[in-house]
Amino acid sequence: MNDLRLAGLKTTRSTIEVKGITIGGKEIILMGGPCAVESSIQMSQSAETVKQAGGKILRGGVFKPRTSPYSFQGLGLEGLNYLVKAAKEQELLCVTEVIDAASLELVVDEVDIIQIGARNMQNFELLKLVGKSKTPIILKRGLAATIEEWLLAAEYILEAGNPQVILCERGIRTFEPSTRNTLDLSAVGVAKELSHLPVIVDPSHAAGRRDLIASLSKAAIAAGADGLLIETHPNPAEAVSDGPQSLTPEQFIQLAAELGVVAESVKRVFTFGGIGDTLEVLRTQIDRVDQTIIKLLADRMQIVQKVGDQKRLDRVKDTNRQNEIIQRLSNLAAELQLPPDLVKRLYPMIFEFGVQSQIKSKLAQDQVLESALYTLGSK
Ligand SMILES: O=C(O)C(=O)C[C@]1(C(=O)O)C=C[C@@H](O)C=C1
Repeated sequence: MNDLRLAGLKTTRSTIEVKGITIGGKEIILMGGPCAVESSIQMSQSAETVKQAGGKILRGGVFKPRTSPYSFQGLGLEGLNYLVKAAKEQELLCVTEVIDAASLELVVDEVDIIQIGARNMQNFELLKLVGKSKTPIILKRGLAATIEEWLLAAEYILEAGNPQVILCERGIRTFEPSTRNTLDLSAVGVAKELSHLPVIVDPSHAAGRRDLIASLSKAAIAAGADGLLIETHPNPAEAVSDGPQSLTPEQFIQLAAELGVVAESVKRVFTFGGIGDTLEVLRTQIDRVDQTIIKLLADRMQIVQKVGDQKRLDRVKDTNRQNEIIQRLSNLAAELQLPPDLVKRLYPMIFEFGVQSQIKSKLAQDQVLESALYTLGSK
């Protein structure tokens, strides 16, 4: 792909910095909100949900390119005001889609990120126009666009002078009718192999049904996505568009509560819970940390068992090694503002269980050996 002069892979990956938020860094950025802005109260409630979940960016369409001319076309400027106001109330950033020069002019100074929708991915004049703005652009992959076409569309924006492009995989049209589109998760990896631009995933438009959103979101993070764009509505049953694929506020918050562990598993970070450090939110965070502690202790114990296999039964306990570990970890604890005494009291217990399990396993091995010898002797 010789023509990816600006979008092609560079030695370093690009990050997009918007008002203190980094897209494409270690942190997974959650964006959420309704498909279409419908009212002030709907947007305030959506913003509250996004914030409670730990989301950073509020979405909401005010100019809607709809498949049917008879479908709701968006509230325009009135909707834009609701979106901007709701985002401000919760200290979120906001993103909306533009469809032409007129809508771009209306939103460009109001929102933090501009979206180019799937249907406009190859609207080259529009790409050149947003390329002249200084606002970051989310560029959705076209319904039937190859990854190369998608990256070349990004190239148009970059070439016009705007370096801040975020690619968004949102499902492509296949022969499969069970979902609205087919989420192409391999596109995340391929796009990242070919380009330095951040890649986010919109599972809502891909699936078209809310029951798949949680698993697809987690899979997207595992596949390397830098962020998620997920639809949520205060009352999906009454949404004017995309109700079936919108999560309820509770589902959105629940999903966000589960994203941290997935992010951690691929060496990324997602922090659940923005405001309202309620007892419930804080306890969910503690539960997650505790789960990690126990899993790590189980990993440690397995290694200790292997070490035990290499030692003689009378050499299992190694006080020098224990003291060395305690000293090193006490220093680390002090650096991390944890009382070193915690290490000094906790670790002897951890060692004790390790030593016991090593002894147990050695005795069990001896017994197996003894009975094998006995059987041999009795033959
Ligand atoms: O390093 C070893 O020799 C181990 O068996 C591991 C370990 C530990 O838990 O870290 C366990 C028992 C020893 O007393 C010292 C350390």
